[in-house]
Amino acid sequence: MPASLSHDALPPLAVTLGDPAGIGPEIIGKAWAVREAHGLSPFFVIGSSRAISAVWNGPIARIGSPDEARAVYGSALPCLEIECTGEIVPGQPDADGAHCALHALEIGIGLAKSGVASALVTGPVGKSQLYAVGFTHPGQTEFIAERCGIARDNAVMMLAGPSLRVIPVTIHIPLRDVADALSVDLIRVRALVTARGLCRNFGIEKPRLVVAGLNPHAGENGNLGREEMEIIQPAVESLRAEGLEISGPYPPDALFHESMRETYDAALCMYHDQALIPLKTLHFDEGVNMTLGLPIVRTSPDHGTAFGIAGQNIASPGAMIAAIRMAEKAVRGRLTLSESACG
Ligand SMILES: NC(=O)C1=CN([C@@H]2O[C@H](COP(=O)(O)OP(=O)(O)OC[C@H]3O[C@@H](n4cnc5c(N)ncnc54)[C@H](O)[C@@H]3O)[C@@H](O)[C@H]2O)C=CC1
Ligand SMILES: NCC(=O)COP(=O)(O)O
Repeated sequence: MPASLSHDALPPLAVTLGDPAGIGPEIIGKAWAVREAHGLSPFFVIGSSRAISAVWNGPIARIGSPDEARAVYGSALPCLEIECTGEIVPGQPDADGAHCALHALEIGIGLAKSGVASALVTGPVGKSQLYAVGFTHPGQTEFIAERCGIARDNAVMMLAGPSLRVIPVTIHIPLRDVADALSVDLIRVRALVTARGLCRNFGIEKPRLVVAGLNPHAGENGNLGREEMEIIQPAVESLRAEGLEISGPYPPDALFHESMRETYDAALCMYHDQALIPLKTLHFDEGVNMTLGLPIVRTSPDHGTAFGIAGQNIASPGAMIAAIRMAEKAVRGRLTLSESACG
């Protein structure tokens, strides 16, 4: 946490616009419009004001630096301008927009690292648009980790909603590569970072973790796959021996029903959709993606760019509002902890 942050004068949160042709501009404008009803801490957007005014008719105030945000926040959406050169057409992403999204992300990371912004909330980006302009990271998570000097495996993606938190142990890789990517070490590091992250960001001192199996029925004693016996179980046992409150592997199909969810604080899942399907089914409009293991607080709405509805004024700001709220809460929570509180 940058030493400059204190409870008294929390700097504004930085919110990146994401792809200017996606729904980012609309949901950020809509989030600002309901800031009072939702008690949102001051934030500013980093991106093209042209993209926002194309889809949202509220007031925008261009600011020269984040410290101007608080003064205008009550009357207009503060915007740290990123000039996008090309035409911006909602629903029609292009290379210029991808460059703008990346530029905003880079600036947002820098501001959060320096403490000029109290946290980073990222708007949705189109991954294929980023890949097409030479982005070599799987997603924003790994890019932010690199910029913060954190090894990729130590930056843990967590998706969180009111009744469920999930961690995809493997993230953006093809399904056919998942089994080969799993290892005792990877599960161990994801679990350890998760436990510390739940303590630092949510104040859960002794988090209860569960681990899903990979195969149907968690492998059925090795008859339906051996990853549980050879990788997941040894990882869980070694973590338990070190004092972590963790159990599994559990059959994935029975891990997410209501009474089971009440028994844990987070579920480690073996691949992206094993984690994100239950989360988005339960909490699509309030789901937040938080990166654990970073020196900064970073959140994002759980959904993507939704190019198909961009510019139609029908996108819900719910997950963006939840992402802003969760970021602020985590910043305030971290400020109350001593450096050694979470191990
Ligand atoms: N945090 C991020 O930057 C994320 C980016 N993506 C990217 O977004 C792009 C599109 O991905 P999809 O799989 O289509 O997922 P998506 O989340 O953009 O859209 C899935 C469905 O949900 C709807 N939807 C999404 N957000 C909504 C909102 N706020 N209000 C109302 N409806 C909403 C869309 O219209 C669509 O029907 C991809 O390039 C993907 O890489 C996807 C997930 C997260
Ligand atoms: N499905 C979650 C997602 O795509 C978020 O990725 P990231 O860009 O935040 O790493």
